[in-house]
Amino acid sequence: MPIALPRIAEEVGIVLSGASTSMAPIALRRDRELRVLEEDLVLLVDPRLENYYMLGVVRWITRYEPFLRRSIHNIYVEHPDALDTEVVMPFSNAYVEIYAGICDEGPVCDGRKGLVNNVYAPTPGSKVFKLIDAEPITKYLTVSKPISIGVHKYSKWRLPLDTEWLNYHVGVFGATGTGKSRLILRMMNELTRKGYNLIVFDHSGVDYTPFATRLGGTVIKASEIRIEPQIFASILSRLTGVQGQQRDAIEIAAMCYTMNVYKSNGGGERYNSEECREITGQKSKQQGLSRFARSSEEPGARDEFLELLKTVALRLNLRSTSIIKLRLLTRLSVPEHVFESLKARKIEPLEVVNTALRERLVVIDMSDEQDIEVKRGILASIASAAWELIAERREPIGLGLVVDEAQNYACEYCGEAGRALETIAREGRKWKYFIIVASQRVARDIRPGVRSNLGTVFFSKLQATGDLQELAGYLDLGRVTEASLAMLGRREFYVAGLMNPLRRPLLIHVDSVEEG
Ligand SMILES: Nc1ncnc2c1ncn2[C@@H]1O[C@H](COP(=O)(O)OP(=O)(O)OP(=O)(O)O)[C@@H](O)[C@H]1O
Repeated sequence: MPIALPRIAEEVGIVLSGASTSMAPIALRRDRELRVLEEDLVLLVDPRLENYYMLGVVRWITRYEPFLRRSIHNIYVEHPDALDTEVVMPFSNAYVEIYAGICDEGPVCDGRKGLVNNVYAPTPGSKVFKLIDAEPITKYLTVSKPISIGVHKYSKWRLPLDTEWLNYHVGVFGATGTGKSRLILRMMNELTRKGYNLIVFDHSGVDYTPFATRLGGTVIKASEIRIEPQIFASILSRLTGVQGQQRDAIEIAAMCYTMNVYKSNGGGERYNSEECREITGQKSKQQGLSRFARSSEEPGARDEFLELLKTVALRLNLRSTSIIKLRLLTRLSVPEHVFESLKARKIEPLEVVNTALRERLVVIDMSDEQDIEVKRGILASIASAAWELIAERREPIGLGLVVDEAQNYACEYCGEAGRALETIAREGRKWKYFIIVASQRVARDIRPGVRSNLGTVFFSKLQATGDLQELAGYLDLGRVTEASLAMLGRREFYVAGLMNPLRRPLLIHVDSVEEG
């Protein structure tokens, strides 16, 4: 049955000469030209293609006038009041970027129905209809487990997003205040309702934690989560910046120290290590290491570590002056609380993952964690615990890590966290293990291994020039330009990539997500 055009659209113009399968120049009707805006959704109806429509988006509206030409000076420039408005004959042309063909059981589609790649260039003279209510288009789409987070800005079409493609990861980019966090909150709500499990890393504790209860989520304080010993070791070597044997000493001491602290505060056998006993000696086992379990009121966790470091460094035959330097460096570059806080960490990363799988949503409040390296360590520990679970189960887990302020975690120099996110971005899809990252900038904030693996991107006004070109390197951004972005307001995002069934950027207005 043909689309009931008069009910859902209004005729606004015709296709001009020079149209191709992807782009059609159009002329707008004088009486409707002000009603047509860039980003409007339109249907092109070619009389030669029965029950076939071309769906597209209006771009580059240009106003013309035959007399007031750009290259010719005229007297009205000096005397604009003398210009008789009756004499002026403005008209408007535009382009329609054709996104898809809509088959409605017509002969050109062999009776099939649905959205197809458009292979026809519209015949000049074809009518152009602006969609006022694009909802009927939905029935031509094939979308599995659809979610929706907003409507097309002008036609109010509730664009269904295909969650099957979530496993190819999502990026949300926009300058500060554009509404990235609210967009993600809206998506979180939809995804958890569709059965996906999410762990959200709330960098500042204000963007997601206040909404967690409403979304049926559990909040866990980052300061209670254990950092994997090997990740803690990497944190210390990054903080001290040492290399070679000195780095070995720091890392061995850090791993053994962490394991002993965890063993004494309920971690159990998992943190028993023959190797640590060997390198630190029997004496340390009996006297030294047991001291690391002292209650958190007692000061001196760093001193305990420094003592252990000395023992390890001696075993590695470091010179006494090198050992002094190493200890001094550690004292000066690693704050006391980094060691002290280990004692309060009683929640295993695996427990966090299991809670998310059981309860759908866990928000990790990172605000009480002072050190960025430690925050990164927590993310990396949780990311690796999920891999452990995958290795054990050998089946998809349907888990997403949501990382806002991703410049702190997914950047080139973000250490273990950056590497962990990149591994998920590269290899997570077959295990339904995905990431949703948000940041103000693309190229500077997100390492290439992560950003080039984002299957779907929401983007608004961008902070850095060049980021649009960067995105265009991985995604089909059609003819969206920096000028298109400049017109966007708060809550307005283009959605491009795999989750968008049109696979071409469409401008959506994100649903309202209010506090309280
Ligand atoms: N979908 C929405 N519903 C209701 N209010 C919104 C929505 N999106 C944005 N806002 C308003 O805009 C403000 C900024 O939104 P948000 O914090 O999501 O922006 P952001 O892009 O994450 O900013 P930043 O990068 O600074 O964290 C919100 O405090 C809220 O008032």
